[in-house]
Amino acid sequence: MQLGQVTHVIFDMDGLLLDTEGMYTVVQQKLASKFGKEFTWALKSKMMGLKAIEAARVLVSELDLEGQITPEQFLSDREEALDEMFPDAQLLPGAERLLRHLAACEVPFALATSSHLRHFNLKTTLHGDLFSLFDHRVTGDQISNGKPAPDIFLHAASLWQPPPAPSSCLVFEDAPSGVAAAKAAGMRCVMVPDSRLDRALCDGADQLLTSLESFDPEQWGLPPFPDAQPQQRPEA
Ligand SMILES: O=P(O)(O)OC[C@@H](O)CO
Ligand SMILES: [Mg+2]
Repeated sequence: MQLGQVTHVIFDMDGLLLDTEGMYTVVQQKLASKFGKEFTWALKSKMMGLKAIEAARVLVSELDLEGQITPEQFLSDREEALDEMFPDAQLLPGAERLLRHLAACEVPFALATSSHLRHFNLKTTLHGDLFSLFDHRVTGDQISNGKPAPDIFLHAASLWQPPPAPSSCLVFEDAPSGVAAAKAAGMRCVMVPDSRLDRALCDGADQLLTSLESFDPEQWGLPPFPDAQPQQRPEA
């Protein structure tokens, strides 16, 4: 089934290409429990994809921690543990195959992550070669309004010459805030959420996949994987 015709692709990073969301969860669970609070998936869903300070504000407010810790202190308290974990970040299934395929077919693709540059560098420690394939990499510190604002995706698209129309861009995202940002930018969006994310938060995207491994580029007018079976014609 044809879903669209795109020419440019923009990837989110955390939870989409790299298995780093679990690292945030472990560290935040620990910090929340110090205050006798529980770090739930409902709270995580509201924080995922946001710039660090925005996510910290959500946590402090949702856990009623005002007066006990500031968002800035929360970020500083979690930093050492994250810095230790990020350099071990692994790729999620299907990420490398898709990125290398797009590169081989000369499909333009860029990165748009809410992570700031220092975290981006730590998280990609083991994957420098793969992440050098992107035409450009936009990190959260380069834009003022984070997801769910459309700015990061619009900025990523504006760096191509000539810039593609938003409707020709396909965004891959794992977070509800990221899907909202892509749609606000007027782009098409494939969501690949964690299986624990509430399905009610997954209905904004144009396509919902359980893994990048099940992405079929042909459905979006992109070159097929070399080992793809020819698309079946509907029976007459
Ligand atoms: O935009 P991404 O790459 O998901 O980064 C968000 C992450 O820093 C926290 O969820
Ligand atoms: Mg993400």
